[in-house]
Amino acid sequence: MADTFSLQRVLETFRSSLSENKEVYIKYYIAGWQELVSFMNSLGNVFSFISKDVVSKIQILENFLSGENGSYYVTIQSMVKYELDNDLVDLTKRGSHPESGCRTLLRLHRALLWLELFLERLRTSTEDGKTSVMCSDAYNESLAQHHPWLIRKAVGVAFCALPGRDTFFDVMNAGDHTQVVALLGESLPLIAEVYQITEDLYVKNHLLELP
Ligand SMILES: CCCCCCCC/C=C\CCCCCCCC(=O)N[C@@H](COP(=O)(O)O)[C@H](O)/C=C/CCCCCCCCCCCCC
Repeated sequence: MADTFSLQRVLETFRSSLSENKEVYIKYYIAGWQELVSFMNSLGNVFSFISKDVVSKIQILENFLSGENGSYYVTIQSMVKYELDNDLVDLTKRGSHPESGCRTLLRLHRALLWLELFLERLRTSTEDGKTSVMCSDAYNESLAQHHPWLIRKAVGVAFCALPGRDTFFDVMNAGDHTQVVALLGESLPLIAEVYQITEDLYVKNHLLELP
């Protein structure tokens, strides 16, 4: 992972995550998240409790991918099949598989919806748009329903520390604001497609409420 965040690289990793037959490569999916974590880290320590959680989930998936059963973790589709066929998922309450690939990826999948909603707001925002409002509206429509009160409060405090829209656009390293908006327009359908493919797979296998 390079030091400086670039929106272009996020776009490329999510593009690479889609196979020809529309499976999702875990390697690139988590690479996309790594890029996003580097962006969040550049915003300051107030976000470190969030980035630590994402990093630990990335690590769990990386460990599966590089482990002895790594070939089953190449795509989200193969992971779901392998873990379900081998009873490796706690389906109703946490038990002997508290950190399965399926439940770990589900947490990132829910966060991907937040990202999609937030970036769409950012893309269509006007100069006076407030990133804290965009972020928290997107959060309330997605992740918030899966988080307890304490986390929601801590997240609310972190949102207040978000930089303004101009700084956000600059940190994306994608040229002037018109170019950033254009690149967001290119990235969003890809992120939405990865999200929808995963969502359909999880619906089909009744995995959306994994503990
Ligand atoms: C294109 C660039 C512009 C946008 C860049 C955004 C960069 C964002 C990077 C990461 C986003 C956060 C992803 C959060 C994943 C949360 C996963 C989760 O729900 N974890 C909870 C449940 O896990 P388990 O306990 O069941 O294992 C966990 O309890 C949560 C802990 C921390 C709170 C997570 C809050 C997420 C808020 C999302 C907004 C982030 C704002 C970042 C602003 C740039």
